[in-house]
Amino acid sequence: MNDRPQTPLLDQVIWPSDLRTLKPGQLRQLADELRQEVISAVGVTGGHLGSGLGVVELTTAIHYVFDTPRDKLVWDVGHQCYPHKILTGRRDRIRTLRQGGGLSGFTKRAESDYDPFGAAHSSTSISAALGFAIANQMQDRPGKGIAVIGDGAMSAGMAYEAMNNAQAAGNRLVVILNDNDMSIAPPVGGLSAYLARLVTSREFLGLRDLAKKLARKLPRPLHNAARKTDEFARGMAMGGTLFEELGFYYVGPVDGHNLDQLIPVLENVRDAAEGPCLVHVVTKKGKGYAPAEAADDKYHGVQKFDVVTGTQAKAPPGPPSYTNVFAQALIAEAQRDPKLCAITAAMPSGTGLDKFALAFPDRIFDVGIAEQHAVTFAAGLAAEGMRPFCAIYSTFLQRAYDQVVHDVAIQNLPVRFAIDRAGLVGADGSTHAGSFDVTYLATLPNMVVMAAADEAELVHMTHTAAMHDSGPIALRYPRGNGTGVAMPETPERLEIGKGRIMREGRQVAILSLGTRLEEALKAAEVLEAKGLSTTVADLRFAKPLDEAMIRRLLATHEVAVTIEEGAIGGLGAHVLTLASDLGLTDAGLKIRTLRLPDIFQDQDKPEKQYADARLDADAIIDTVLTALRHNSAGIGTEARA
Ligand SMILES: Cc1ncc(C[n+]2csc(CCOP(=O)(O)OP(=O)(O)O)c2C)c(N)n1
Ligand SMILES: CC(=O)[C@@H](O)[C@H](O)COP(=O)(O)O
Ligand SMILES: [Mg+2]
Repeated sequence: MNDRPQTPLLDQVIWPSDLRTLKPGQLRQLADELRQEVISAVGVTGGHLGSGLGVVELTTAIHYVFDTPRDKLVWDVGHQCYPHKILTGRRDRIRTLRQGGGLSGFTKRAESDYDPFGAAHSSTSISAALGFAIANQMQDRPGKGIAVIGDGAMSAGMAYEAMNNAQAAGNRLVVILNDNDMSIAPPVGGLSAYLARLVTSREFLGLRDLAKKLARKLPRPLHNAARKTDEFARGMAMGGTLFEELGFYYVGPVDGHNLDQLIPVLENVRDAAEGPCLVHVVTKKGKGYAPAEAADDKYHGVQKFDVVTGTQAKAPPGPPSYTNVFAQALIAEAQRDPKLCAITAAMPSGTGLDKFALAFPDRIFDVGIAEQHAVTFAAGLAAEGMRPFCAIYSTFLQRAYDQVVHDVAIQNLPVRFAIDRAGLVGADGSTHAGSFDVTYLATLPNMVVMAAADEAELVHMTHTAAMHDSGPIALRYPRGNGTGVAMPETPERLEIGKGRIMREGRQVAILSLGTRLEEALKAAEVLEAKGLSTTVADLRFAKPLDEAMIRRLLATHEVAVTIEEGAIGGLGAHVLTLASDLGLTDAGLKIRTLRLPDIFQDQDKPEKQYADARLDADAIIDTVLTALRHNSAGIGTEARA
């Protein structure tokens, strides 16, 4: 059991207004206590730790200097917001982070006025802060927009789209670039190298430099060619050019753990007459907690842990995770096929591609947080005869939808989409739930969409995708561990659009897609015990559907229930459409579709989330019995009684 830290000063700070009554000399102690409180809380809950530890001083300084919540503070991704939550009236609930009914692990508008904008997907903060700034300007109200964005998030195009458009905000927009030289993995690419050069090419901005810099009074008009040339030359030597060329006044680099520097820098930026400003703050991910600082991933995301040793709770032994099964299957495919390559958008460990990278360092591409680019890059590779696997979480692929449609599907290019975290994901909540991929992919011409029911199926589907050269294909699988089925010695190439019958009955047909199959089989046992002869089919493909099998099952069973880990518009909608196209619904066929409810479900344990969503065996049984009770034959009524 972790002891709670002694925090006498932090105990006096419930809101930022309390913080602002402190003397600058007290802020160091406050930050130290805040850091201990974050460590203690995450020790109990698990969650995102390293990023929050790195912004303890920055969080303290921002709330001390700016007039939050009137000034709108937007944290990019929001995974670093635990210190912010503690300082903004939520300390009493901080040990409920990411638990069912507790605080979200990200910023959330419904939770607090101090969270003006919800986040969890990266690189949205500058656009949102700009929106706040301009809205206040247009309504003649006070209030700045402050975006805090990490160096990893800076790799995404959205950040530049926003900066490109930021001039209109004047001094109402402040961008704080929190540069810890880390994404989840070490950052990649030219931009990251550029930031590193900025940091190493000069000393941290001291107070004298700051005074000099601000005395020059903020950005020159971009049309002043002579100044631009001069600025460019200066920028090459001293840094700042890229941001200044985009119209920002670059201030930095600043030591993000030194409150004596942070506070005056932010005060000056706050009071600057012109803008927008970009403050380049250098921090350490995991700062102040030795086990985090020493870890390769800087404790980006952790299980519950022992605060003294930093040792994280281990998952009980069990079947391998779907992610690992996919990674091993892909490595096996790549051994066979030299044209196979893999792409990740800043998630090498989350997608298992870190293992692929060890085996095939020349055939893996980490493109940074850039899902749109990842998809179109894969399309280019495929067009030139390579066999790319684009491994992206379901929720993050949403960002690249037009690339999937326009660059891949319309051109019928054989890009393989390995869609991890499909279905509900637990503690990350609604922002990370993989609810929509079947809906948004199975609607596209040319696209093949598979969902693995267990880890052996995932091996077959990886092989099937690798062999599928005639167009785009997606395979989806959930977060977490497999079911423990026997693993195949050699993968099988599945026939596209063919499902499998798991058990054959006569009255009830359960048509399952994905890992709800286990619940479908449990439900079938119970129904069978109630005298209802039950078929269970694993459809394997949401597109193309196994029309022959579905037609047969619908025509020969009294009630059919579809079940899937996805939102409306997925398997159920496609089966219903098929049934109506075939005229089967005219004859009074009973079809019920079990799918995710039309709400954004908050974080909880995945089993609880699925039970709440009515996607478990009990819900299947209930659905079948209710459908049969309405049957004029009254079979269900008897069965229930
Ligand atoms: C669109 C999108 N892609 C991927 C992710 C997963 N992700 C969350 S945090 C993170 C790293 C962010 O790095 P950085 O912005 O530097 O913040 P740090 O963790 O270093 O504080 C990634 C890749 C995400 N949240 N959103
Ligand atoms: C903040 C973020 O987007 C990631 O850190 C995410 O929380 C990782 O999720 P997994 O734990 O499922 O990899
Ligand atoms: Mg970073």
